[in-house]
Amino acid sequence: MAKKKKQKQNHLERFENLSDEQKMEILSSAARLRKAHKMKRSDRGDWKRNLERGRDHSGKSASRMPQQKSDGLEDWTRKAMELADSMNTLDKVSERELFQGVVKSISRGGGIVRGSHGEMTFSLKSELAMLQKTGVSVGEEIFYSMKGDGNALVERIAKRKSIFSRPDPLRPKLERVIAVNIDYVCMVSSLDSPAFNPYFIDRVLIGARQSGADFVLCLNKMDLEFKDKEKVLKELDYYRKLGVTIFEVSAEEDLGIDELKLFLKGKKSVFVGTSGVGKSSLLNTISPGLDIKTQETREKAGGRGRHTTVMSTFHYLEEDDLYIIDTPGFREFNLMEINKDELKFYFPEFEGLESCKFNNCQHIHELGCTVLDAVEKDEIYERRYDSYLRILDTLPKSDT
Ligand SMILES: Nc1nc2c(ncn2[C@@H]2O[C@H](COP(=O)(O)OP(=O)(O)OP(=O)(O)O)[C@@H](O)[C@H]2O)c(=O)[nH]1
Ligand SMILES: [Zn+2]
Repeated sequence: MAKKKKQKQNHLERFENLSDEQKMEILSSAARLRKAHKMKRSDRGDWKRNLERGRDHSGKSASRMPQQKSDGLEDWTRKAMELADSMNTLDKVSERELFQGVVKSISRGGGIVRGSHGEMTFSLKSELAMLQKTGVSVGEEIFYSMKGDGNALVERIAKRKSIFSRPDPLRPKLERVIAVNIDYVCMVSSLDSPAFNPYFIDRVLIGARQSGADFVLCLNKMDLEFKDKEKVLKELDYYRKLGVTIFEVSAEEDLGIDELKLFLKGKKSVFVGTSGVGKSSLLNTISPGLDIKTQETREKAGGRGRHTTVMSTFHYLEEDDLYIIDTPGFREFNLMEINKDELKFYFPEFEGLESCKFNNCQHIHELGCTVLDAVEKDEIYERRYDSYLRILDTLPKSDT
C-alpha cells in the first residue's frame, strides 16, 4: 500500500518536472482516457437504469453502491504517465508545426492573434487553461497550430517579460492583467482639463515598477495656457530628478510627437490615462492609421461621450515600427501585491537617508524617523510624502 502511494507521488513529481510540451501531451492523453472511461460508464445502461430506480443489480439500495472513483484530473494524469512509460513515448513528444504570434485582443474563450498567418481568431487548447493560473492577456507571445477551420489553436505560451496589472475595481483580490510583455507603461496626463493629478501618477508609477516595465509620462495639452502651468512644470522637474522619462506634448498641435515616436520605436508600449486627458487624440496623432475614437468623434457620431475602448487592444504600426496597446480610460488605479511595510521601497527619495530609530518604521509619526525629518527640512518633497501616506492608507498590513 505504502509502495503504491510512493509510486503515485513519484508520477506527480515527475509530471511537474516535464517540459510544457510534454505536460500538454500527458494532459491530452489524460483527457482522452477520462473521456473513454466516461463513455464506457454510460454504456452500462442497465446498471444506470437500476441506479435510477434506486436499486443495483443485487437489489441493494443505491445509497450503498460503491462510490465512483473520482474524475479528478490528477488520477488520470497519473494513468497517462503510466501509459506513456509503458509505451516509452514520454521522450518522443511529437513536434507539431507551431507558429509564433502576439495576442492582439481578448474576448470570451479566445481572441485575436497576430502571427505568421496575419490576424485570426484563436482559441486555447483546453490543457493550456489547466496549466495557466491566469488566461492569456493582450501582448502575450504564443505558439499556435492551425486548425482545420483556418483559426489558430494556442498550444504554448512564452514566459512573460513583464505583467502590468491592477486589482479588479469591484473585487480587489482579483488581478486584472492589463497587458504583458511590454517595455513601457506610457501614462498620459494633461497639463489641465482635466487637472494634472500627481497622486494618480504616483500610483501608476508604482504599478509600472511592479510590472517590470519602465514608466514614461506623456504630459499632453502643452498648448494650453492656464494660471498654474508653472506649478505643474515644477512638479515635472521633481519627477525628472527621480529619473522619470517625460515627454511634453500636444496632440492637438502636433508638438513633441516625433521625439516620442522615436523613443517608442521598436518597443512595446501600453498607454494608460484617465478619461479626457487626450490619450486617443495622442495615439491618433502618433499614427492616424490607428483611427481611435476620441470624445469629439464619439459625440459627433451621437455617442454619449463615455469610453468606447472597453478592452485593451494591441496595434502594430509597421511604418514606424511601433507596438502600441491602447487601454480603456481608468477612473482609478489601485495597487496589488504590496503591503504597508513594502511601500517605502517604491519611494526612491527615502533611500540613502540614515536609518530610522525603529527598523520597521513606516514613516508616519514614529520617534526618530529620518523620513519625517527630511520632509520637515524640505529635503523630501512634501507632496510626494503626502502621496506615500495616502497610498499607505489603502494597503493591507504586512503578514508578519
Ligand atoms: N488643447 C488640447 N486639447 C486636446 C489635446 N488633446 C486632446 N484634446 C482634447 O481633449 C478632449 C479629450 O480627448 P480624447 O482624445 O478623446 O481623450 P481620451 O483621453 O482618449 O478620453 P477617453 O476616450 O474618454 O478615455 C477632446 O476634446 C480633445 O480635443 C491637446 O493636445 N490640446
Ligand atoms: Zn521612519
